[in-house]
This record gives sequence, structure tokens and C-alpha cells, in this order.
Amino acid sequence: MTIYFYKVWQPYGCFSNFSPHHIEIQGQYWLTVEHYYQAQKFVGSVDAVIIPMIRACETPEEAAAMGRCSSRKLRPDWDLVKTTVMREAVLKKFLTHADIRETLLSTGNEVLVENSHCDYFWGCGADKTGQNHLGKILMSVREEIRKQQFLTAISSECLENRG
Ligand SMILES: Nc1nc(O)c(N)c(N[C@@H]2O[C@H](COP(=O)(O)O)[C@@H](O)[C@H]2O)n1
Repeated sequence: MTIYFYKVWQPYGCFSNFSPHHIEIQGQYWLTVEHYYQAQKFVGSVDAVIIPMIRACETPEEAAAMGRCSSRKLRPDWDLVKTTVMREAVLKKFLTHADIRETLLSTGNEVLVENSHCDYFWGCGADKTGQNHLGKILMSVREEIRKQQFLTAISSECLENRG
């Protein structure tokens, strides 16, 4: 069964980048993944001055509005790096917060889809033909966390057996 998510207050809302789960990357605190993601659009750009403003936004909606402002100049490599940037932030979120990590793991091998009607890149779009990159990232993060947990369990068992 496919699991659809989108708004924070809907089922599986913790999978949204707008969910109220902070992350810390390179010693900097970000209120949500969305704050971090929107700010990264301007790293090294002539409009980098906006980064601290995005970081200071009180809500992810404000951060998204600021990051989507079409008069600002995005970093030139943004299209090349944006999925890597997003994966790093989403992985950090689920490594930081144990409760939502359990929610993610509880989805087993189900397909996860961001049910955004307007976003055909991160979500599935109105007609479900979108690329669903956020759902794909969540599934790959789920797999990575599972592997990490397996390796940790194996190595502690080995240590116990060595006495
Ligand atoms: N408008 C909106 N509301 C939400 O609640 C959402 N979860 C999203 N989707 C997210 O928007 C981000 C993409 O932003 P850009 O179009 O690249 O500026 C990404 O985090 C989606 O997951 N949108």
C-alpha cells in the first residue's frame, strides 16, 4: 500500500519538510528541513545575504516564500546539487529525532509519496506522474537507517560474545 503524505497535520505529516523538527548541520541550527533547503539555494550566490534571513524565519512557510522569491539569484549549480542537499537534511532529521525515526521505520517497504498537487519534482503532482524525489529520498534514508541499526546490533553482539 502506498503511503501518501503532504501537510504536517495530515497522516505521516512528520515526513513533510515543513514538520517542526530541527536539524543541526555544520554547527548551525535550522528550525526545519525546509529552512535549511531554501537557504542552500543561495550558498555562493550574489544573493547569499538572504541566508541568515531565511534561517531566522519563524515558520517553514515564510522560509519557503523567501527562498522562492523569483527576483533573487540562485546558486548556479542548484539543479545539480538540490537532491543531495535535501537528502543530507532529511537524513539528519531522522537521525536526530527518535520518535519520527520509528514512524519512518514502521512503514516497512511501503512506497512513500509526497502528495503535492503542484510539485512534479519533489512530489507526485496532480496526476500522480511526478518524480516524487522527496518520497524516494525518504525511502533511501529509511534503508540507510535500517542498515546502520543492523550493523550496530551485529557489532554489539560480537563484543558481547568476546566477553
Ligand atoms: N507549499 C508547500 N507546502 C508544504 O506543506 C509542502 N510540504 C511543500 N513541499 C515542499 O516544498 C519544497 C520545494 O520547494 P521549491 O519548490 O524547490 O522551492 C520541498 O521541501 C517540498 O517537499 N510545499
